[in-house]
Amino acid sequence: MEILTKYFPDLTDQQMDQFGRLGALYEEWNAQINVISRKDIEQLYERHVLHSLAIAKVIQFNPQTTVLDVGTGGGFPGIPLAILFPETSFMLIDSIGKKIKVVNEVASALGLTNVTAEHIRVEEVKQKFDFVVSRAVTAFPRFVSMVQTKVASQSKNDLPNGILYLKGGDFDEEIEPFRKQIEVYELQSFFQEEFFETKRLIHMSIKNK
Ligand SMILES: C[S@@+](CC[C@H](N)C(=O)[O-])C[C@H]1O[C@@H](n2cnc3c(N)ncnc32)[C@H](O)[C@@H]1O
Repeated sequence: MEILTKYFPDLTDQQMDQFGRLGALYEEWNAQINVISRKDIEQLYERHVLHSLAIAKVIQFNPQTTVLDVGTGGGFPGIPLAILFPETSFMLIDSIGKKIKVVNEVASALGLTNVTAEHIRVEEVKQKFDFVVSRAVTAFPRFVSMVQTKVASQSKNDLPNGILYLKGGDFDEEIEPFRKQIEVYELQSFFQEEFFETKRLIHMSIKNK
């Protein structure tokens, strides 16, 4: 937990309580339905929770903003963001039903009223959202083609509506065709831990009619 308060010192008591309970909840659910690797569960707060919250270092979602988390797995980045932004609505989806079961159990145990989770492929989603967030689902060009029609036109935030994609490794070639439409943030400029040295966040603005 100290790793969170180090970078997010203004958490409310409710947020402290909710973040504090995440560790035990994921241990409990991961023992039944494996959604996080053993190695990673030991470093849940750094590698999953703080990594998800990198998005909050580039945008503070305004109330009533709508966010779709595509391929959320066990709930990342959606669950930590929903705790941090209780007035923003999050829809978390995954094509694997057992992962959505874990997300629903965790969200309900935490009393998160701003989260809905659905077992659905993104290609089948009909609604539009201000932002589509995601981590580690597929190559960036494929991701863009999967989600670009899901972005709503009217912007309610300082950053234009679009995609916020968390990605690690070398993906310079993948993003080359999008250079003019994207901003790439190095997570090591927000967080000092070694884990973040190779991690980046891509914001791509999308203007749908
Ligand atoms: C590597 S996991 C990442 C999970 C989570 N975002 C995280 O970072 O911990 C990728 C997830 O994307 C889901 N996924 C892949 N293609 C999808 C699609 N078309 N629609 C919805 N979910 C999808 C998979 O089922 C899987 O749970």
